[in-house]
Amino acid sequence: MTGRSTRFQLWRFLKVALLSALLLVCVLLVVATIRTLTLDVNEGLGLARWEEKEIVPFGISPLQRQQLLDNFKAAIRIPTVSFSDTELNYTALREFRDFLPTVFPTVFASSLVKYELVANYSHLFTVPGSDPGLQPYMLIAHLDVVPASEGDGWEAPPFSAQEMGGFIYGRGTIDDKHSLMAILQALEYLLQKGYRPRRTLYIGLGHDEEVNGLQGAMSIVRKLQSRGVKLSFVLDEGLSVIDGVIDGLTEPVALIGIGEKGQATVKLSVTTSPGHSSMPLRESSIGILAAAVTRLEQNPIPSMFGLGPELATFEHLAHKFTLPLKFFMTNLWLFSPLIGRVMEGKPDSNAFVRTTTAVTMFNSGIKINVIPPYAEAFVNLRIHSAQTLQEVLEIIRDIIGDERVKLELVNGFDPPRVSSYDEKSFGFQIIKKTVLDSFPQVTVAPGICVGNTDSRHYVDLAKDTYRFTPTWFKKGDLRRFHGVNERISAKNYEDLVEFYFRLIQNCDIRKLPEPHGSLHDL
Ligand SMILES: CCCCCCCC/C=C\CCCCCCCC(=O)NCC(=O)O
Ligand SMILES: [Zn+2]
Ligand SMILES: [Zn+2]
Repeated sequence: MTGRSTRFQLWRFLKVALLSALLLVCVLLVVATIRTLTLDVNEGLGLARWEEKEIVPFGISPLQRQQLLDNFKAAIRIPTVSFSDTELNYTALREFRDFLPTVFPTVFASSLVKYELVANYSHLFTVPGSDPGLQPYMLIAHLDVVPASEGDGWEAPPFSAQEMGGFIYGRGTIDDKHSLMAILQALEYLLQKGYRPRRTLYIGLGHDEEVNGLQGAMSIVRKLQSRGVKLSFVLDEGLSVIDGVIDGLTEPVALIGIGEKGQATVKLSVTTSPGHSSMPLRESSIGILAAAVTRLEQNPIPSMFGLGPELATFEHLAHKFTLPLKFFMTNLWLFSPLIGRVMEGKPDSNAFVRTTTAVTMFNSGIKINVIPPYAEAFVNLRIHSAQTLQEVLEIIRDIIGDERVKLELVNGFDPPRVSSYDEKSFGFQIIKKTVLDSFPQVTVAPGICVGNTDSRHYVDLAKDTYRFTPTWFKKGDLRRFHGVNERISAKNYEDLVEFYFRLIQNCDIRKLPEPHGSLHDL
């Protein structure tokens, strides 16, 4: 073959390859554009025919409205702080125990409600349904809070429940006394109005969630297990309504947590020989450990975006994004690597993409002129749903890559099982319906809770566990979680009471409507 004909063949091959690539890009773009115009996974049960059921209207008087807020503020003023699993404010926990019957007299006096004190400070309520054939469900919340001190920059003292500009300020207003008080307030009103549930309802209020729920939630779970209770679903705190928080989403969305991340706390330590600071070795325990910690910070655990349920969040929200984001979000099959990279850019969204690594404590040194014989650091990791605790431990061992650094697992657990969110999923659809009954303007989507909740202790007791309160967050509000100026608007708290008032009634629907078929996929 001559050089000229080889060049000709090569040129022909390049032309065919180029044209094929161009054709492929055109086809991908056409498919992507059609999907952008048609995909809406949120249709479906909204269009279906729900079982006819009489609903007791919420209707409360101005006096009751005032009382509901007063009850909530009184709860915030009791400083039920958990400092560590051995250091809880027991005086406040006792005060809270005595306080509940004073504000919910009907709940505590009702012959319908069985009340039990669990592990001294946690509370379990059983409201038997009139139809024992319906599988029970459970609402849970916690009454302990993380520490707060006014000196950190609070605009009002953290245990004052001061109302300013329509907001009630205080530790526990969004985590988690709002849902605890709203659940009981809703039950109080329903009982006052003579409502008797069809489906058995359990309410569990833990006293040590902020330090892992080992006494409160776990004791409640053991009690129910010993009675052979099997739940349809559990609803706990977790995700919420976010409005203007995600770039490109102009409408509010309600994210219902279908799972949560796993967690590991790892202690790193380095031991060297002590000595006089005038004759130092080339490396100290502090230096070795600091280098290890720096390596962990500079080498984040690889992104797992698209391998866990976070993909479902965007599939449900895609059609609500403004262009051009809508185009990318509707076509995650093509653009998920790109979206993943963008999400890594901000701490709030990075938490959804990967197992996060936070160095939270570092201790070393004895005296200014003594070579430190020992240095230790604690690393708190929140594990992505598609990874396991064991995998994460191996990854960080590799990243540190220094045998002088000892790794010890202080505690940890795998990400709990992800709950169902399809059209046959009773809990998810009832929560979704109640959200839409209460806030018709929101879009509902499943999501992963980046923090941990008591609900993970319930996974063997319940078919599904969900994490959601209808707390309304605007841009910047997420920082108030465990942060300064935690607050909720008085209106939002009233909405919460009404939400649980509706939810308890919606749970009495016997069965879901037939699926309508929501996925208009191509
Ligand atoms: C795709 C980006 C979306 C960002 C939207 C995030 C919406 C998040 C709403 C609430 C998140 C906060 C969850 C916190 C639950 C806290 C429970 C807790 O404190 N547990 C203790 C612990 O985890 O240590
Ligand atoms: Zn909480
Ligand atoms: Zn918390």
